[in-house]
Amino acid sequence: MQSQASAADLSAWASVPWSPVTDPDPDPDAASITTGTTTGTTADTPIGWHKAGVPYIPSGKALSLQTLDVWIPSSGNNHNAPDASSLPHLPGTWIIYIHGGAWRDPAISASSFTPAATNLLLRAITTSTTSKKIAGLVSLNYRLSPHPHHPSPPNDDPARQARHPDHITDILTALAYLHRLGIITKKENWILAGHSCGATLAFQAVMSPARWGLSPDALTAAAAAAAVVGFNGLYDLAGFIASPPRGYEHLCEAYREFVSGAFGEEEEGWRAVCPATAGAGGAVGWVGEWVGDGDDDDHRKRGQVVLVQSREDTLVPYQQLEVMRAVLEGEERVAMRVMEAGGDHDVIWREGGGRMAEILWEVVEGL
Ligand SMILES: N[C@@H](CC(=O)c1ccccc1NC=O)C(=O)O
Repeated sequence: MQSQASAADLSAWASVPWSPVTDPDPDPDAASITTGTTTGTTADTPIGWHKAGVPYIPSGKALSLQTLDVWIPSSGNNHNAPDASSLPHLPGTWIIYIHGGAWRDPAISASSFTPAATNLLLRAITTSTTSKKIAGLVSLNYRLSPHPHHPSPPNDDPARQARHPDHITDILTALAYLHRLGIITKKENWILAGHSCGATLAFQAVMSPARWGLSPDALTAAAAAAAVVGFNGLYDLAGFIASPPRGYEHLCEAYREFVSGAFGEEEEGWRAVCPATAGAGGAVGWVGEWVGDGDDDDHRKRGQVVLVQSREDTLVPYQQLEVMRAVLEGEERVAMRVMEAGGDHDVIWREGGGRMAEILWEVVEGL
């Protein structure tokens, strides 16, 4: 399946060893893990394996942020790390995650998925074999735009000079790399999730790359995730900046600053890139780019969208979800669900990642 991977792809993969992941909150009574029937984990038994910072542009050409993190559940009672060159082989669904941070925050990275990933690994190894399986998890770094208030690490880092479409280019480049490695193989075996601007990027990643002037075969078969899950996502930036909802007016200038930093000053450009406004005249042209235009009512041919937004989010108003929901409602090729979450903007990934993991688990089970 990884026949398309080049020697350089495989050597980039093997350049990072697998390190053990253990349960941060082990069960004191548990003796050992037997996959499929486990009731608890011990402190020293790996629940999975993690590669941190795999360069997804091989041959030493990746910038510091052109890397990804991978986690795989441990199989059986094996305490030995897989060889660095060994590729994931478990069947099941891959969850690919895109972090937020307004396209520019150097303090938020792929590793922000660690709490949710750890929670998902635990679920994967302690749940009965009859349920749908998680094959593994990936969290993507991508180049950022400069941040005027975060000079450290240095703003002159070449990985922090990105301008649209660089962020999307990196996401698509990473997905193509995972495709060549045989990790994401077909629509049914992966879902794409993102938080905040990562949710914007997740939807942009299923649209035609031609929208951003990128070559359409940059992605090919990897283009179609079975589901896109947006957590506290940004879907209509122009709408927010033109008329922020009550209670969020004070954020207008901050939004204008990071939106201009990522996409330039033109409001028209902001509309063209946002998933709630990227269709002409309200029609969502990109749904066809994602799932195809056939009027086939086969459920599996529809794209699944899950929108999650906390009403207690002080940075992103619930209205962003409502605008996106209104645009996708009545779109027959999309099966949409809205799910609840609480807490402020970053709580969903920061505090244990429990709710994020629960939602992603449920989405995978429902595929
Ligand atoms: N910490 C961010 C702010 C941020 O992430 C943000 C602010 C308002 C609305 C959405 C945000 N993040 C989305 O990815 C920054 O440094 O700009």
